Amino acid sequence: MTEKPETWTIRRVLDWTRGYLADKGVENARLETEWLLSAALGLDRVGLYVNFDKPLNAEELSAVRGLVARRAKREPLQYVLGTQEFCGLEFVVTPAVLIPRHDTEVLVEEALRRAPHAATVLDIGVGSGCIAVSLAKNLPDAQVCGVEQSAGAIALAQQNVERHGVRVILYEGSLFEPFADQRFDLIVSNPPYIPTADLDTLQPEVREYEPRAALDGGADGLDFYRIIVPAALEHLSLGGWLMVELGIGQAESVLEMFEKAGFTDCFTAKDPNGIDRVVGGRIP
Ligand SMILES: C[S@@+](CC[C@H](N)C(=O)[O-])C[C@H]1O[C@@H](n2cnc3c(N)ncnc32)[C@H](O)[C@@H]1O
Repeated sequence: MTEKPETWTIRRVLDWTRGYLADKGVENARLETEWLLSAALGLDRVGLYVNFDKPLNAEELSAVRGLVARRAKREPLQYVLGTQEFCGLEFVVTPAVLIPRHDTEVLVEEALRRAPHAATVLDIGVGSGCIAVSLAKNLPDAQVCGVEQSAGAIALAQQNVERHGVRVILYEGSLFEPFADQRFDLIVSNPPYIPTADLDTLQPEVREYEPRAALDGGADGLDFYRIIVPAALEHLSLGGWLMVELGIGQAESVLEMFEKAGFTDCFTAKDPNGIDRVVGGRIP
């Protein structure tokens, strides 16, 4: 009698994958397993549950294996799935760009709250385009520009601009370099702000997959603020706002830079975890 080959049902694949990813150090292995299987099989999560006992064919198993193998190497889930939600919009992401973080939504919220009539907006370090696109969606009459030094990021940001049907003009270049005589009502930036020595201590998903140029903020993490804060004075309209995202423990130093440069109405704003995440100020 020949033995029947083992059948891989959805339930069995879920159980096995959850254990495998947990062994590889993936947090939330259960939830992530469900997302990976959903993506590989083209089902939503309810679809997985109602098909628990369905056996997978060779093609389906191979699709699941491909995604699970990538995640097991600690490639971020968002790169494996190809998208990340930000401000209620879905952004395409690849290793060319930093994965948009929900903490960055505070920067968008503060910008829209404090500068709701901004007609000209600049996003420095546009990455996936998540900030620029979210602002353009909410300020449909504004002219929104984004600058980015990575050609790969610019190409992806352009894809996200088109995906969301907004008008954002993208410039490849460094910081204010493409904007010699231009002034804006609102300048925002989520610059790289991790101190160089901390980069090697980050979790593998960040350390090994996200672009270093999106993370490295120099010895104390503050290099970009030292350039952007004083330079913004030459690129803001009267009454214009500069708002920047920052890392844990950086608010005091960055606020001091704003005050020293002569900004008024300076403020800090916290993320949902109570961490000072944004500093801003305006030209008197
Ligand atoms: C922390 S990421 C932010 C990306 C995106 N804005 C977001 O919030 O998800 C910083 C971005 O700044 C870009 N960048 C680094 N140095 C730059 C420079 N000198 N000029 C323009 N962009 C720069 C990086 O390539 C990266 O895309």
